Amino acid sequence: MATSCECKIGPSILAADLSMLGTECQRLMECGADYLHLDVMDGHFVPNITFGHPVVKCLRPKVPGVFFDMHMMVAKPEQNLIGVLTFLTALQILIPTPRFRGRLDSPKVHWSEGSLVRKVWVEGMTDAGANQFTFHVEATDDVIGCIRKIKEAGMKVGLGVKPGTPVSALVPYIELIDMALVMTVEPGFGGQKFMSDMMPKVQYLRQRYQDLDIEVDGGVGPSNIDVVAEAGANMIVSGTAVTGSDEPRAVINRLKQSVEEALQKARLER
Ligand SMILES: O=C(CO)[C@H](O)[C@H](O)COP(=O)(O)O
Repeated sequence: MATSCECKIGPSILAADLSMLGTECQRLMECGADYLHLDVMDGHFVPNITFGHPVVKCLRPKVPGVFFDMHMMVAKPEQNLIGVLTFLTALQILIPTPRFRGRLDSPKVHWSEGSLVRKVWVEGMTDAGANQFTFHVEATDDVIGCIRKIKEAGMKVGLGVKPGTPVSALVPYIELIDMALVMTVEPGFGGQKFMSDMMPKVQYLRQRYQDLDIEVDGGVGPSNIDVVAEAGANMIVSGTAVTGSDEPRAVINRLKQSVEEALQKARLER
């Protein structure tokens, strides 16, 4: 399981007090987090809803410089309506009726440098200050188009698989992405039980892609971090175990220690 990757602990804010998201994120960073894993759910790809780019935009100045890994649990992450709106813009120029203007002035539509842009997932997140856009291979028929769009927007690309999806679904895209995400719960909710039978997916990836960032997400905490680390994951998402603890710093340290030891062992074996 040789690798030159670095250990990074990214608490999920899903189980935090979302009414105080800024303060919670600051607290997690002060406790030793390396990045923040922000769970975006749309009620379609998963049966739950959290928040979108307007919240991320407000959060950005509260934790400047912190790496935001946006876990986009959304259907059609590549979706935007710019093409449709360009057409509407042309029509609006031709037919500037008050009714038409009313539609174009709806809060869902933003005027930008004279052209209409409806900010949907990728554009919205990059504008909000996100650093990485992690989406699911199951969520789109156009994985490559989505990867291209994320890169053009200036963000890193993460690509994930749900528990029921074979890890081979990631293989055609590995050279195009920055991080592979292996879910160890069914996405949608925090506080679920860790699925240890997902570890062969992590081992498979690490054996073949030594320098790939591999993130594991779902039910991870001190009780199972050793198997996650030994399998070869170097980016660890942990929600309930960190935010629900009276000692979040100690939990983060414990996760870090396990992953760093496994990485060190792997480097010596290299
Ligand atoms: O993506 C997620 C759920 O879909 C969360 O990031 C994940 O579940 C982390 O929370 P916990 O550690 O409590 O399981």
